[in-house]
Amino acid sequence: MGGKITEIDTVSLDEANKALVIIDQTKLPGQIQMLSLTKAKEIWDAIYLLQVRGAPAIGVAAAIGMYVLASRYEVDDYDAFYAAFCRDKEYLDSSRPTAVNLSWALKRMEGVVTAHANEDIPAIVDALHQEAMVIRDEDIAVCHKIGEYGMELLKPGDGVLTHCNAGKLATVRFGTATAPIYLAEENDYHLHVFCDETRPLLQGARLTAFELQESGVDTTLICDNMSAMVMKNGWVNAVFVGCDRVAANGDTANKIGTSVVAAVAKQYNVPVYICAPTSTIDMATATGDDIVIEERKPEEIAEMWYEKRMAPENVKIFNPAFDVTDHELIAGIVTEYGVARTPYTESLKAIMDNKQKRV
Ligand SMILES: CSC[C@@H](O)[C@@H](O)C(=O)COP(=O)(O)O
Repeated sequence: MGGKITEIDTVSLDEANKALVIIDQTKLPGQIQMLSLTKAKEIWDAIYLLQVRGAPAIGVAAAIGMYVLASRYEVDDYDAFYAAFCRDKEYLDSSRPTAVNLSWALKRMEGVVTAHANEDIPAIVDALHQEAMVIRDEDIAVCHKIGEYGMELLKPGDGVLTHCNAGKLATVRFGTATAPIYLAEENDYHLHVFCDETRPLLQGARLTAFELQESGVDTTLICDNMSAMVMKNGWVNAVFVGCDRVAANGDTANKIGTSVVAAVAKQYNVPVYICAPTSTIDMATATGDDIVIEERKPEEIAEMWYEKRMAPENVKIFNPAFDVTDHELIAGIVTEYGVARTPYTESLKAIMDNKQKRV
């Protein structure tokens, strides 16, 4: 399939065929290929293999995926429906541990099933369809709001550095860390964005540089070990990154290497902003020490990108997919309800309490 990535939703529902549709992100930037998924194993694999990735996109994919699966259950009674639902929910939840949006979306979908327990199966399936679409639409609206609050932290002509991909490919449409950039560009800010390539899976090079360049943003790709140099040169006014889970004290898990960027940014007095939909804030996790960090296959480091192995056979390899940035290194957490500032224990609680009141 051709076309522009910025014109296609990263995650969507094919209503006619009741299928979860995603852009296969492992094929980017070379090929824009859509996948149509209807089976639990296909959806699990798509999340695990990063065909769909980025915390918010994973959440939306899981919500639509659960509707797609539930619409195919061949059962007549509620107990059998609920048992099948719980089995698939647990299965999808096991695909990736760090991004809280996965379990958040799955819990929301389960809440719909239990709330409609007295209704017939088609009515429950309808309610699941509705909730999945609400979760998708919320993602679009929330990212736009993050863009509005984030843009206020930028000035025309600023240099911005980002790590991994918290762009439109990590959400349905605008991205989190890229939403302020896209909005600023609409307002003629003429920013300059540095994208860390983001080893080992190169989300910064393959995805962020691709989508920003396609959108006409002035973009420069750098290797991960170059961020200190561009900051020391004074080319970066702010770091904007996404997140996979924010603990109650503001400690933030994001793609491996984010904490290195934050430590370097402190050295050069560059503010680090975490763009976080409230669906990524986990008040049940007290600090970053309590966040489970996904460890992935050694082959991603040793074998993924060249025909031949890039490391000695049998060398020990450590491949954590995320790291935790200490809240002390974070200048602000940009949510759809405004920017939380230190002390985060108080500001995040106020934002989450306020959200609860609005529901
Ligand atoms: C808005 S997406 C935020 C994060 O999910 C993103 O920065 C990131 O770390 C993604 O990691 P990935 O392993 O590619 O899913």
